[in-house]
Amino acid sequence: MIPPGLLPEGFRDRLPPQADASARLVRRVLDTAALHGYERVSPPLAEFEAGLVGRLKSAKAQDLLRVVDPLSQRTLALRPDITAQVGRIAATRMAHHPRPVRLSYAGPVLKLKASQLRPERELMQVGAELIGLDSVAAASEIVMVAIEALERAGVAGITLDFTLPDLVDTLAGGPLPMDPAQTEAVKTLLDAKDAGGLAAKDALAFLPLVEAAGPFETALARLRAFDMGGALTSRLDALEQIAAPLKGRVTLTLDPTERHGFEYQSWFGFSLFAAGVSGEIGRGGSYAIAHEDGREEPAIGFSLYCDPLVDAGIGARERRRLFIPFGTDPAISAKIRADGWVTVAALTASDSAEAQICSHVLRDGVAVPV
Ligand SMILES: N[C@@H](Cc1c[nH]c[nH+]1)C(=O)O
Repeated sequence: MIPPGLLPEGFRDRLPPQADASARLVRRVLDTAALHGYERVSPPLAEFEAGLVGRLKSAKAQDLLRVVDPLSQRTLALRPDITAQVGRIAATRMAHHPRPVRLSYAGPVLKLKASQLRPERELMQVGAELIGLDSVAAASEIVMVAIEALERAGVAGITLDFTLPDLVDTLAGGPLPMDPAQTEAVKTLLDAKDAGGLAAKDALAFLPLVEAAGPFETALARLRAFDMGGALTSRLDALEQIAAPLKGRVTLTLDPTERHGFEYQSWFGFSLFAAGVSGEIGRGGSYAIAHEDGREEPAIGFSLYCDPLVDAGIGARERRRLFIPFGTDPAISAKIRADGWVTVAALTASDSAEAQICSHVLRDGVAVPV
């Protein structure tokens, strides 16, 4: 028998004050995106599996949590990522909308498996997508909105790690030709930063990519030196332009072969980290949305994950609660709430400020610290 109160592995309750902290973080991110013209969409928690897979070009069939819907007799999947749903909306109901379209979203997403770094399978995701463009200007805006949103949410010590998700494919299709099987093998070895493996696979030409990872300026210089045929020049120029306005504001790094978590992103990708917070707090990049007629539309966006931030104590607010003694005239507490106080009314004579975790008590019409 399952013990009462036990939740499935990877699921948890958020209690006060963390549930509020999470909501506050979501609100700040959405408000920041709104200031830049991003309007909210709210897709459902589950949809037809086929609709979730394959909307984003080159997205692999993800590990999805599935249920069979007794009504439609079809397999539904619980969304692992809202970006694909925003892509569906942009390609269908908002297909006629002039481009670029700016959309924001927030809600829980579910993963089939937890990662080693994050044991949770349900995460609060909040983000923004710009559909119709994946230019340097679009990338700069998306990166800026993500950073501004984190700053407004109270996140300090931000690190932005750039990556080039389709780097190996670009090189394999140009200066370092390889067949598809070897390309996949090299990607896996690069993911593991396995120099010995690269040597064994006769792919030592890719080793400089592993060594290039590090602080942005040095990494970029190393990549420019590596870029013999000029196959990467436009991408490296683009990274430099996107990074320029961020210097001094956030720590910039570049890991050209980082592909973990970048299943569908194309030429541009980035991960976000914050001082004192374990693991990634967000990710973003460029991608293509598949339309019904086979057309592919460029897009770019970011998603932030609130849970690691909440766990690190970000978004928490000082608990200021005013205890209203039993029998106080409700008009008095109404007035004091209008002044911005949180009031907690005693409903029995035996209730106390301590029991209600109040920071203040109302005495003779004034708030007195307990
Ligand atoms: N949704 C992606 C990040 C992303 C948003 N837009 C483009 N990429 C993720 O959570 O990994």
